[in-house]
Amino acid sequence: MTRIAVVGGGRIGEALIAGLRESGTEPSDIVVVEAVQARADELAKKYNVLATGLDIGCEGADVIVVAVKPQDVPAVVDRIGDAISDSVHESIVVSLAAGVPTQVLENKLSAGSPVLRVMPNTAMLVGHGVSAVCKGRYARDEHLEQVVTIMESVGLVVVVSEAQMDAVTAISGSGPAYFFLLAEAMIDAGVERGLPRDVAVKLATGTALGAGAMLTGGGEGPAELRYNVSSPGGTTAAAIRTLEASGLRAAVADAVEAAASRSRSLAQAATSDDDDDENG
Ligand SMILES: NC(=O)C1=CN([C@@H]2O[C@H](COP(=O)(O)OP(=O)(O)OC[C@H]3O[C@@H](n4cnc5c(N)ncnc54)[C@H](OP(=O)(O)O)[C@@H]3O)[C@@H](O)[C@H]2O)C=CC1
Ligand SMILES: O=C(O)[C@@H]1CCC=N1
Repeated sequence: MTRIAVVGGGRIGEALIAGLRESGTEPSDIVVVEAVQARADELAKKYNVLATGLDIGCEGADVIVVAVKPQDVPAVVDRIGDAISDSVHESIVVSLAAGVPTQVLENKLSAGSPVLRVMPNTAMLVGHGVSAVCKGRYARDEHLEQVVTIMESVGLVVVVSEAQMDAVTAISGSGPAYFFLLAEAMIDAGVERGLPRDVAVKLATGTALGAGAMLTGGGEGPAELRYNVSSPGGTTAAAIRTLEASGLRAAVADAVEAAASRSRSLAQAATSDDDDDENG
């Protein structure tokens, strides 16, 4: 039994709680700490978990998950540090925040505190999350294993180095939104061609589900799967040629670079907040 405190009950905090509950984690093993009282009450009711203040929430927690906006991380971890500094119980602090280096958290906690970063995605909500995990300076293998086990209960997990986290964020952290945008565009295009919207929604989303299952089925890779859809001289080849001519690949590469670059700048913002705190 691992007691988990989720600090920040926003979109990703909720996705984690939902995924954990769905995978069988007992409600008594989850505590949510959320600044907005109405939201805290909503999560407590929806997932049958306890919503508390930060001090009580962190007390005795095995894993404290920081799920607040990157710019809020230094201040929140400062408070977590105060809350757990006198405890004999070791808590692992896990940050889900984009960009923020583990060192920013380590600097706010007692010397040698185990810190890890996880970059999850919202598909945890349906048990199909993808999470990348990396260790901070003081986290040991047993801490990594504990966090990997938690995240595996809500989806797929890869272990990466911290230097790879910006790229990970740009691919799988933000990635669901890219597929959602494509689905939206397909639905609108279907409606433009005269399909009723509900029919276009079923066609596009069902196709996404099938394509996802084929991609993750362990058989052929994406290019091979695409060749199999493309009959000689047929409709798919005509569509793919248009997508390529419109610069789809370059647009995806640029989008991923933009996301990774934003992640790097969030790191700078959090690090300068950290410096300000230390100097001020
Ligand atoms: N959304 C996503 O798909 C993903 C998000 N992340 C990361 O997760 C983090 C949260 O993102 P997201 O869920 O989208 O953001 P949200 O703004 O939806 O959630 C953050 C929540 O934390 C609350 N909060 C702020 N300060 C405190 C505090 N001191 N104590 C308790 N709660 C607090 C916020 O309240 P208020 O609004 O009043 O500030 C808000 O409800 C970010 O760092 C992001 O980079 C990582 C992977 C994917
Ligand atoms: O958009 C964001 O900044 C967060 C991080 C990855 C997904 N959502």
